[in-house]
Amino acid sequence: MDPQSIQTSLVLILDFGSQYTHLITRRIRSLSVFSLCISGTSPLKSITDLNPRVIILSGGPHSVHAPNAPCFPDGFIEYVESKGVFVLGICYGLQLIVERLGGSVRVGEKQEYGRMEIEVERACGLFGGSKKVGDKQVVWMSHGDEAVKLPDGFEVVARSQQGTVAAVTHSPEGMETLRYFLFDICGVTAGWKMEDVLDEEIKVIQGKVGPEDHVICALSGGVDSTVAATLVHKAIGDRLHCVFVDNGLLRYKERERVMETFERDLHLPVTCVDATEQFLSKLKGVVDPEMKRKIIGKEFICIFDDFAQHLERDLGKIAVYLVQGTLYPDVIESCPPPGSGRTHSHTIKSHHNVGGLPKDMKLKLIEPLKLLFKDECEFWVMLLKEMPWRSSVRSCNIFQVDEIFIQSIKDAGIYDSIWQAFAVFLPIRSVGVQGDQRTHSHVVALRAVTSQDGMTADWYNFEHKFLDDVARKICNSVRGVNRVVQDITSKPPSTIEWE
Ligand SMILES: Nc1ncnc2c1ncn2[C@@H]1O[C@H](COP(=O)(O)OP(=O)(O)OP(=O)(O)O)[C@@H](O)[C@H]1O
Repeated sequence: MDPQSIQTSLVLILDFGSQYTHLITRRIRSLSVFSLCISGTSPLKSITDLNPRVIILSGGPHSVHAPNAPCFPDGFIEYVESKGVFVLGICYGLQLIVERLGGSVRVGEKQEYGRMEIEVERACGLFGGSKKVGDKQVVWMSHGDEAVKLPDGFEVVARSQQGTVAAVTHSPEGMETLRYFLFDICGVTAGWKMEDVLDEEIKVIQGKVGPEDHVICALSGGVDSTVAATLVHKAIGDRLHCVFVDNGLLRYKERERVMETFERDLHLPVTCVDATEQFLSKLKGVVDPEMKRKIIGKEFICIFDDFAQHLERDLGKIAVYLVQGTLYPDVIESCPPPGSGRTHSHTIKSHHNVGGLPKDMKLKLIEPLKLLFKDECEFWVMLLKEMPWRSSVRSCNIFQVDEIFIQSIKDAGIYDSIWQAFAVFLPIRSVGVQGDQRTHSHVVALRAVTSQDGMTADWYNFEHKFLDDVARKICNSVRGVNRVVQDITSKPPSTIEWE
């Protein structure tokens, strides 16, 4: 993937720290247009060397008025003007343009998070002729500042409900907006393919792993680590050793099911390590979710280190690398990893496989999906013919409740319409009445979402009868539960998982 060869259509994203910056990069790639993302404060030369046709200034958690608010480099405006580079500003990016070109931005009276509507004020190319004045468009928002005065020469094309100027503030996750912008306004040409990335990745792995090196794969039974294992196996064959860890936090009968599926369909030897005691004893009494993630990350690595020692001691095989099914959202939401060069984004949660990794890890990481979003990974499932299964509803734990919930989803024939579903144990008790007796039992929450890539998600709107049946089944068959609630928040403002 050589940026120089596709320069004419390169779309460059300047990252100011938004959790969605890489989603935009991803969306553009899915339009068969090559896009790259670099830090918003990169020197001008890094931008001009790439000679982009389009530059998108991302959103970010800062306010343009904050001390040390990140900004594009000096000479940026002159460069884009002189070269005729098309520029789109999103949220912070838009506010930066407004502020730097003589308009004004202030803290909005109300903040806007999640699904909102904007109203078109001027039909323009961004709507591709599909919208007229007064029409509405659903957008995803996550911001607090608003542009109150535009610089000379700028016009408002749409406004959000709170009155925020939404020239291009509305999130361009909407494929249509991006498509119109890139193809109709900027005249970009398509021609880049995901298939090429898969072949390149196999070559990268072959070049990285020495001829005598062995590799351990952390295989969870989920789609991502299975794709990663399959890919690495294609690259290095039987020098790959897969390990599935029972950490005591799995779903009801998950260990048996996962091992059976691996054996039946994956055709790769998988070792199951029972580490229930090790994990549960370390997690006992820990409440803070960040702390839990770090403990889980550390314990996983201890187990893989032990397994590496076993390979060396008992089989004379030296394991140098650890494969994980890390996806880009895990990276984006974790602490910016060392060496990533990302400095502006805030930690949403430290995923155990990224921000939760111990600093003194001996095994080096191979993460073939690290720059991919969920739907890109699923696209690879179709390309990797030996992959046994397509995407499935994934989950957390709390065993029996979770089992009833997921089985009910399957029975209702809606399993494939849901992106992720699980039950959440809430650490509170509430009063109830069961069999004429007062109870003081636990509350469980049901979470089910639809999503394309995990970066934004909407809650799944079950039929009332379904919810009624599931709640009844759970309370009747799971001891200690007397209340069932459903999580009906989108992402943002919440996340998909609870911790
Ligand atoms: N029980 C496990 N045994 C071995 N490795 C695991 C296990 N759970 C997680 N991992 C490793 O950590 C990575 C991230 O874990 P996460 O909890 O996000 O997995 P998941 O979403 O359930 O599964 P996947 O990432 O495989 O789709 C996995 O891709 C895998 O490499």
